[in-house]
Amino acid sequence: MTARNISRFWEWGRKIICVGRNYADHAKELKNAIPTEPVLFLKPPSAYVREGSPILVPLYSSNLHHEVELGVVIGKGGTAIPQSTAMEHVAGYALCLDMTARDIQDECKSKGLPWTLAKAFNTSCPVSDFIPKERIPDPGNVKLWLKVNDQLRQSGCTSQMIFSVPYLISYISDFISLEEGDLILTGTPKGVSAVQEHDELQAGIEDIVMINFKVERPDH
Ligand SMILES: O=C([O-])CC(=O)C(=O)O
Ligand SMILES: [Mg+2]
Repeated sequence: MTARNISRFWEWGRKIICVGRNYADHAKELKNAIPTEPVLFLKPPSAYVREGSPILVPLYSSNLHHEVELGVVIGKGGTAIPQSTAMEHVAGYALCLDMTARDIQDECKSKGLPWTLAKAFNTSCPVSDFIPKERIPDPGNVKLWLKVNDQLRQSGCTSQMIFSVPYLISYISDFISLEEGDLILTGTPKGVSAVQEHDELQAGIEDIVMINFKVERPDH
């Protein structure tokens, strides 16, 4: 068997596990309670989109939001991973957007229904190139930013996370075994807002990585 190249993790078809409400300022802006345990949801691998392809607004949504997030790429799988060894399971990072059909999510929330159509549609997970672990020595202290048409909308630091990267790896792996190539989206800081067709999104982790995506309407 040939060795797989972790730098193309998005091609492996592994799961994407997302953490919600992990920044108090974002939980507050959407009038949600500060969680006492991580809030988890999933995106399928078909949510991935890479630079060069557009983010597609779902036809059923009129309020598509951006959420810039630090992604953690798993290098070594495991179940019930202790917090003390959690970082040994990390291969690296990626800058990710958790694209969210906010109007659909609001409807799901009010009806007590799952967020699948709000969060897991095609192109709902734009990702950057893989960032090797060594380039981010402390994932609990890096700055994330996002601009729409050159205007700064989100600017936050992972030091504001309620639950740290090692805590999340340990917590998630108690319920869902982690596999090599899985991606964890660690939540978004405040500043989420709507994007429209033809908007240009630019986001980065300090000067470590930058991504550019265009928003389009699908023609079907
Ligand atoms: O939709 C939400 O507000 C939850 C979420 O994904 C986040 O906080 O990153
Ligand atoms: Mg999110």
